[in-house]
Amino acid sequence: MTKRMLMTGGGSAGHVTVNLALIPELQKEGWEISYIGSEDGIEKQLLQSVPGVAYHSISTGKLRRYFDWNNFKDPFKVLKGVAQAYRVIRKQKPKLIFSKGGFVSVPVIIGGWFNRVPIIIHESDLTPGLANKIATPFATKVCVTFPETKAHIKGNKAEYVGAIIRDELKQGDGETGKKLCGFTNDKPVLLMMGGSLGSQKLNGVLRHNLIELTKQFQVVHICGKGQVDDSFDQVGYKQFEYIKEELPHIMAMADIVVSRAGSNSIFEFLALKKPMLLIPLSRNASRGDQILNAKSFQKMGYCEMVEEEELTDALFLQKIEKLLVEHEQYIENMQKSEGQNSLQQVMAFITQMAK
Ligand SMILES: CC(=O)N[C@H]1[C@@H](OP(=O)(O)OP(=O)(O)OC[C@H]2O[C@@H](n3ccc(=O)[nH]c3=O)[C@H](O)[C@@H]2O)O[C@H](CO)[C@@H](O)[C@@H]1O
Repeated sequence: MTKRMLMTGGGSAGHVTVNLALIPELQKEGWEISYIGSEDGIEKQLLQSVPGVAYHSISTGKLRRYFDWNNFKDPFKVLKGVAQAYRVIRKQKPKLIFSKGGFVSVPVIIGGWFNRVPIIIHESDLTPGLANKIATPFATKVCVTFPETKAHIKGNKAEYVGAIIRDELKQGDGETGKKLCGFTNDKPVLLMMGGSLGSQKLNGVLRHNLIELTKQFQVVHICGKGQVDDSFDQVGYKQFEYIKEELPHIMAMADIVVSRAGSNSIFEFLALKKPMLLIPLSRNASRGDQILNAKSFQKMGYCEMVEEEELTDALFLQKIEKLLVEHEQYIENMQKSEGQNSLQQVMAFITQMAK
C-alpha cells in the first residue's frame, strides 16, 4: 500500500527549508509526498526544483497582529483555503500531515483535522509563531528546536528534537564558493545574510561600513529580492538576492557571519561552526522571537549579539573585530553542541504516528 504523506509550510524560506531537508529522507523510505502551499509564496518556488513532489495551491490569508483593512477580507480567504485543503486531503488520504508553520499551514491543519489525519508540527523558534499557536490544538505532536520551547506548548504535545538541517549544507566546498564570488585566499570572508527575505536595516549598516570592512575582509552579501545595489560594485564585495544550490559553497568559505537570528539560519551556522554576529529582528517588527533565539545562542558562547536599537557603526565593527580575534573560542564552544540526531528523531515520530 502507498505510504502517502502531506507537507505544508511557507511564507518565508524559514518555513520551508526544514521540509526540504526531510523530503529526500522520506522519499528514500518510500513515502510519496504532496505539498500544500500558497499560489505565489516562496514555498512554490522552492518546491519547483524538488523532484517527485506534487504541489497543490490553496487560498491563504495573512495572520496579522496589527490593524490592516485586509484583516476583514483575509478570514474569508482562510475559510476558502480550509475547504480547498479539506478536498485535497480527502482525495489523497495521507497517513500523516507534517507542518512547518507559516500562515499557509493553518487551513491545511484544520482541513487535516476534519479528515482525522494525524498532524506533526515543527516549531523552529524559541517561542511559537502565531500560525503554530493556532494550529497546536489540532495537532498530535509539536516538535521543537530549543529545549526552552516545551514550556510554551500547551497539552503535553511538545517533543524536543533540535534543529533539522539540510544535509547538502554540510557538503559545501569553500574553494568553489570563492570562485563563484571571484574571491582570493588573501583575506578572510565575511558573509552577511539578512534572513531569507533580506533586511534593509542590515544591508544599510553593511554598505555604510563597506570601505572599512573590505580593508580586512572579502564580503559576500545576501541582500534579499530587489535589494542588490550595483552602485556598490567593487572587488572583494559580491552581492546576491538569494542563493539556492550554491549556498553550501558560500557558507563553507565564510570565516565570520553577520545575520538576522531566524532559527534555521543560526542553527545552520552553528552546525557549520561559523562564529556569528546576530542582529535580531526588533520587537517593533515581530513578536521578538529572534531576540530570544539570539540570546539563547549568546548564552552558549556561539555568537555576539546586538539589538537593532543599539546598533551603531562603531559597535558593529567592534563586534566583528571581536569575532575575528576570538574566532577559535567561538568554534570551540560550538563544537560542544553536537550530538542530537534531530532528523532521525523526527523520522521516527513520522513512522510511529502514520496511520
Ligand atoms: C521576517 C520573519 O518573519 N522572519 C522569520 C522567518 O525567517 P527566515 O525566513 O529568514 O528564516 P530562517 O532564518 O529561519 O531560515 C532561512 C532559510 O533560508 C535559507 N536561505 C536564505 C537565504 C538564501 O539566499 N538562501 C537560502 O537558502 C537559509 O539557509 C535558511 O534555511 O522564519 C524564521 C523561522 O521560523 C523566524 O525565526 C524568523 O523570525
